[in-house]
Amino acid sequence: MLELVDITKVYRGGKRAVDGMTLRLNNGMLGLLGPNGAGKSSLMRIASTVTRPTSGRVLFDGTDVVAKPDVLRRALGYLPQDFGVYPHLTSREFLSYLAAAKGLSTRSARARIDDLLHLVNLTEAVKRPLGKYSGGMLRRVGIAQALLADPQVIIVDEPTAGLDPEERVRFRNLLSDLAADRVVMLSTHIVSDVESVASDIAVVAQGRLLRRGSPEDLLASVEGLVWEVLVDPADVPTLQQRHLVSRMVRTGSGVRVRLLTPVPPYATAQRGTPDLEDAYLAIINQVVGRAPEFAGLPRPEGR
Ligand SMILES: Nc1ncnc2c1ncn2[C@@H]1O[C@H](COP(=O)(O)OP(=O)(O)OP(=O)(O)O)[C@@H](O)[C@H]1O
Repeated sequence: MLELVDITKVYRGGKRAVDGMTLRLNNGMLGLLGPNGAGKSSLMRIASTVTRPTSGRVLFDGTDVVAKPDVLRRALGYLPQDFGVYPHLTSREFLSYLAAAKGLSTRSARARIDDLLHLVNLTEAVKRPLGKYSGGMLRRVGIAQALLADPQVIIVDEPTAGLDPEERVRFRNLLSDLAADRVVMLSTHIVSDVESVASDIAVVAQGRLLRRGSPEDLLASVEGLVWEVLVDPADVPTLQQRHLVSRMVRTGSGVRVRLLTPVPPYATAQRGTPDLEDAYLAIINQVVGRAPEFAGLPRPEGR
């Protein structure tokens, strides 16, 4: 089990990127969902022992890995957001180099690299230098390197950035398979990245954990709050000022606006069926209250 206990990270200059977050992870996938600047990368760097927290504890199977990072590093596959490669190496050369750095024997590394290149669908591109790979292909190399040592804990930071929709789906399915018997932590600001694969979602904003639960739990939190109204385009700015607008579609007869509000603004408003995007927006904008376990924490600024 990986435990992040009351983690705070204050950078030099005073930026409080993570503010007292506690997350306990067992096998399965946790989707860490939050807007840019929420502190996801900071938390993942701390969970990966790349950065030390200002305060708080990181425990892996009970061992304090801030004090003894190697205990986790041996079991960890980490894909950072800003993963870099050597452009002149081929994917096989690059992975061989990383395998050697991780202390894998040449023979076992060779077989493992072949399997991984197949798994991430790069077998046909192995002879090309990485400098000629697309963004999506490089992301897949990043995944392969994270899996080199058959890790028990996989931490991937915004892994679908730069992937096309088909690659996104393939990648989500791959992580979902891996999560069957491993701890997988995936960060993203894209709801659909976690919607279909994470049974456990932590919504974070401004360094704080706002809510954690299954997709069903998050959906239940906005039950009764989603309304749709058809309005004149001229009324849209007022609606946006008064309510949280989840989305808008221009139609021939006006603008269909989806709102997150306890009280519908017009008698003609119709109830909408909540989706996870609604729940996410309502939670980060605090239209819905925090779950009881998070009550008492200060509200994010701005609303
Ligand atoms: N090394 C650093 N020094 C100072 N401030 C930092 C540093 N790294 C991150 N920050 C700041 O901490 C806050 C949280 O950043 P972080 O990258 O952890 O968030 P994030 O949720 O991963 O967002 P993004 O997806 O944009 O990376 C931001 O305001 C960011 O500018």
